[in-house]
Amino acid sequence: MPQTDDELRWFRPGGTDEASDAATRTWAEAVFRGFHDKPPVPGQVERMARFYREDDRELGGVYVAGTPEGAVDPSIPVATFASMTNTLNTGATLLPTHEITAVTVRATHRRRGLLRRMMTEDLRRAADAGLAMAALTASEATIYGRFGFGVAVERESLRIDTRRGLAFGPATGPAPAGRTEFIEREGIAAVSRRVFARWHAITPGSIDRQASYPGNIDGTLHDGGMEPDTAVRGAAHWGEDGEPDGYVTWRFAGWDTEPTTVRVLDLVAATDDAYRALWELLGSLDLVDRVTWDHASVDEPLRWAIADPRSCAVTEREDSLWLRILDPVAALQARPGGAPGTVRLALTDALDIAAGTLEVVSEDGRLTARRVEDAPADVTLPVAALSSAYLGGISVDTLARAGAVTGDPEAVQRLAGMLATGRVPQCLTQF
Ligand SMILES: CC(=O)SCCNC(=O)CCNC(=O)[C@H](O)C(C)(C)COP(=O)(O)OP(=O)(O)OC[C@H]1O[C@@H](n2cnc3c(N)ncnc32)[C@H](O)[C@@H]1OP(=O)(O)O
Repeated sequence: MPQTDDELRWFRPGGTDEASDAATRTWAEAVFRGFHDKPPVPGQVERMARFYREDDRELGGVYVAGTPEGAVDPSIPVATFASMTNTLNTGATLLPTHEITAVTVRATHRRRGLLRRMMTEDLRRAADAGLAMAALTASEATIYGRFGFGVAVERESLRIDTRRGLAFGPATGPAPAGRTEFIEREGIAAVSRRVFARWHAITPGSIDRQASYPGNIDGTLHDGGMEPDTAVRGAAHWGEDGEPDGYVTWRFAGWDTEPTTVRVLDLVAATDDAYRALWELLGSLDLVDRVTWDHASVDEPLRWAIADPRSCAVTEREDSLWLRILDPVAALQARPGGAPGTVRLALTDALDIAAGTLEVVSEDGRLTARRVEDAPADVTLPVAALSSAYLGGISVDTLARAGAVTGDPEAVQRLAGMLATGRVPQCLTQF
């Protein structure tokens, strides 16, 4: 267990664009160590802190006293945590969501409850502030279930054989409207902000992007140093109205890689024409035999568009977005309803933030929920299971077959229908 003189402090990133304050600098130093990065170079912490101020992040650090002389400076925290608020597209609205990131615990202080202490305090504070949902993207899938998080969006890695180009099948109709052009690396950020905003507004499961994001996908923040990766290339698609509606950025893997490979860094298409046009471009890159992409939807339209679906192989399937319901009434009412029906849910929560019995009604495409006291429930599920089912990407029926949801089988089926949605959720944001 933590020593009694371990102190958990919450603060905002301070300083100016030119010079960060000591607390932000030592906190950043700890995060760089936690993720095995090189120490920050001059200017790097200031740039990071500028983005963090734009995100309005709150930082948390655990500080220990009484370290022996010669050990790491005690002003560098042994554990870190950060949070910010961005919107989640629920399929019905853009729901302000508490995002958790930058979780590290120094190896000498692991498994003493520091993560549990930071997480418990942070989730409680977010719930008290009125946020209905928390979210994260995880380094390991075994850490966060115990805190009530469930996988709500998955992603796939694709390996596409483009040796003979990428022929589109007869079912895909006329050539996509609009035009596709290469863009300069320096122009990617502006296009990506505009296109991502359009895509985010129409895509269930999408989380809005933090301020640094364009720099992650245009090579500016490559490897964390101050020098950009100028090998990053990009192209955009403009619709017939002259507005950009899609873009892709990529990096050539080098002539030593066989077969010759292009790795897609980011691909966002707000229209179906942009989507097909960008894949046509990727399939037509000369001297490239393979295209890979790690952030495809588990329901990617590409394999239904191309003449040879076997040329598009899934090489990995992994969790993408984890959700954690904080306020079940507000969260459920912020998402669409599926099939009509009424179910009483007993929601369990080891952290006692969201627990209780709820009556949920689906009617006319909307969900309403209210707390009911001392009423028998039809279905019992932990908050992690309801969080997994929240966006409609994972079915309550599947969770019941896995043993994560229990209750009257007919009510489980009804609830599965009430929470089913039309579109498989996708998240193109890592944070
Ligand atoms: C959202 C993000 O930022 S993702 C990035 C997460 N960070 C990293 O992966 C960096 C490297 N890892 C670390 O810094 C640490 O090992 C952490 C943050 C994962 C865990 O921190 P700790 O302080 O050791 O965790 P803590 O002692 O509070 O453990 C809490 C519980 O989680 C469990 N746990 C912690 N880490 C893991 C793990 N990697 N796998 C499985 N269980 C874990 C503990 O056993 C404990 O379980 P219990 O309460 O049921 O007994």
